[in-house]
Amino acid sequence: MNKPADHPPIPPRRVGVLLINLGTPDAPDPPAVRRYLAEFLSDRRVVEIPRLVWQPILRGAVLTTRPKKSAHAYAQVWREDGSPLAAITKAQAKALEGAFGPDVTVDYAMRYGRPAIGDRIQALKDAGCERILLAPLYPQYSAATTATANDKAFARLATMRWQPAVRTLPPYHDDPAYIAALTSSVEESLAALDFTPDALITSFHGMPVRTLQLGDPYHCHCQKTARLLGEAMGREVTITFQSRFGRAKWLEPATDVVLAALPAKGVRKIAIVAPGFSADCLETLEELAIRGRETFLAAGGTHFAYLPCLNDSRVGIDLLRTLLARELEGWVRLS
Ligand SMILES: C=CC1=C(C)c2cc3[nH]c(cc4nc(cc5[nH]c(cc1n2)c(C)c5CCC(=O)O)C(CCC(=O)O)=C4C)c(C)c3C=C
Ligand SMILES: [Fe+2]
Ligand SMILES: [Fe+2]
Repeated sequence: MNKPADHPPIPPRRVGVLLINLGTPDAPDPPAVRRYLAEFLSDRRVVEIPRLVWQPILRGAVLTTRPKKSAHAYAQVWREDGSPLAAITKAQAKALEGAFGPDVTVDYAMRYGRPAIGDRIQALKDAGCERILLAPLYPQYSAATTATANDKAFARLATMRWQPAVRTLPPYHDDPAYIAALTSSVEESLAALDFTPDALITSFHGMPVRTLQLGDPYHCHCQKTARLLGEAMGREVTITFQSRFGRAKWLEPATDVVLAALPAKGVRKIAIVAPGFSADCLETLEELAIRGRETFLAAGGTHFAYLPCLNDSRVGIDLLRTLLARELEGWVRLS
């Protein structure tokens, strides 16, 4: 019998890592935003209202008014290289290329809009990837983000006779590596300010309260992230939820309501960070850094700082490398 050492080495199997984020319009104009919103808001994981009731509202009131308003907001944060969310996600994938050795390709896709998840899974398969790690970049799990990204990927896999093997990145809301990355990023941003904030606000994207009642862990995940960040920093952090959409009751306290109320309580200097977003986007750069600032200053606040997301910063990329390397165990040999 041959000793194991006599066997030829197992040929490396090509592995793909697909970073996935929410998606964004192709341009900051009303037609592009309308196409994007039509796809996004038709997702039944996002708007959980019966199709027959919701579609007429979406096609009527929502898609006739919101694209213009949202396009105006997008125009304020659009960069030379496109939408911040797309540009930063692309930069994250680029920064991770080669991080797991020569047999691992890192790519990115968007749940809505482009590059489409199905197209990039096909491209990875065509490039010879027999194993794919799907990585929805949401620290806190919700059906409206993590699950729908995975659904979309599995829908494409469902069309394949010869599927690649697939793993998915779990939520990492309480992962010590994530909390440490957030802590160091926030502390570094605070150290660069020319004032000392009276309060540190952590603003998470909101969700309808009903999703919490139905068992979505999102709210609990956000609470835990904020608590762990506060403990790691040894200071109080105030948790708020932003971006309310529609008529249903959303998670509270609402970020805009808190920002408007703080100065009357003597809190005139604040820093705000959005730990639930792995990349800066419309919701952080326009809603928090522009409109949030206006709300706070108009209410009597004197100092406002928006602290950036982890993005493709050194700390942000180190975090992604740590989280992804763990999931690649057994697929690639990482020393
Ligand atoms: C980070 C987690 C997110 C959760 C949870 C989430 C839930 C959620 N969002 C909407 C409606 C909208 N969200 C919009 C933009 C948007 N949302 C997220 C992330 C989460 N959403 C991101 C990263 C972005 C930014 C996209 C970008 O291009 O930069 C928008 C579009 C913008 C607008 O018109 O205001 C809508 C609409 C719902 C209904 C929902 C939960 C059910
Ligand atoms: Fe959203
Ligand atoms: Fe918003």
